[in-house]
Amino acid sequence: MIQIENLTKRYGRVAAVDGVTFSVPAGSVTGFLGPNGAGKSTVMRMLTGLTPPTSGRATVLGKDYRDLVNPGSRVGVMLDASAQHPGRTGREALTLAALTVGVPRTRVDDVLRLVGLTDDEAGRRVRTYSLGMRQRLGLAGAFLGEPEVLVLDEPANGLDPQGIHWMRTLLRDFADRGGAVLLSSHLLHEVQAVADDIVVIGRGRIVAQGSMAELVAGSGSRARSEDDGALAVALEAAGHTATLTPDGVVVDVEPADLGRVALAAGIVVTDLRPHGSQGLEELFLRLTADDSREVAA
Ligand SMILES: Nc1ncnc2c1ncn2[C@@H]1O[C@H](COP(=O)(O)OP(=O)(O)OP(=O)(O)O)[C@@H](O)[C@H]1O
Repeated sequence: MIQIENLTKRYGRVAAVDGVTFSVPAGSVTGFLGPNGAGKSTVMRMLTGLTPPTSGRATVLGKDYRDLVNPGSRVGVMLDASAQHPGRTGREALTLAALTVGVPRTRVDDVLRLVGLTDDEAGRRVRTYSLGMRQRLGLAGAFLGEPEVLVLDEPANGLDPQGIHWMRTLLRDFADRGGAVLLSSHLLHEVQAVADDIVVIGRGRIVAQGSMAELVAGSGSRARSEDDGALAVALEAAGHTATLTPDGVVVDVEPADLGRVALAAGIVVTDLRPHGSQGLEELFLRLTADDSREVAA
């Protein structure tokens, strides 16, 4: 659904984006991560035809974004939520967009409901909106044309915790129905919760890409149970190396395998989780350590 091939953007002598290649297939959410200034927005701007690449190509649904017929009905884009006209009401902004994209006006009410903006809020001028309300309006605009692809730059920025949870469900549901989502975010826990794949860039170059499961996978599990001693014995008897710790039994197999052994032994497990897995945050900090502004500090 999205193909980025050897994409490069130079500003003078600086390569803001340098030979970036990745794709986003149907039915998946790809988290696009990188420190400030890494080049995420520049890639998204090139993908949506707002900035011409110096070299390489970015296509959506097999075409350059600019060559799509009525792109608003196929690709939902939110790059800068503050880019709305401040003097218009939220409803006016969406109604104009509905006319441009060619969807019925009733769609405006549908998307307002979808993003949780009330009638009263929709009737207010955008200049009076909070950051989170602008973000919701931007998302409403992205969903307006019932697109197949979503390109969202920092969509969770400014959303309250309920809003973040809601957005995660919305994007997951969109992808599960066959859509493709490219999502940049600095909220790593959110990305970890929703993304199937991740692409990490630092100083314009890709430093890691792959499935979330592969990149943050763990090799073992930890469990607490009503009888940790008996659980350790059962795991050893099943041929695994189990260690009894104050935090439970640690073993070098996947949680599901540990659960099966406990089930077979009739031991009630009260807590079961991956052990030794690096979280996305740890991975991100390690991969982008050289690019971090905090290194000197
Ligand atoms: N129009 C421009 N002219 C010159 N340099 C630019 C321009 N647009 C972006 N850059 C530079 O390109 C680099 C990448 O910027 P970009 O906005 O893509 O980063 P980002 O990963 O989206 O960062 P953030 O997380 O802070 O949003 C930065 O060094 C930025 O200063």
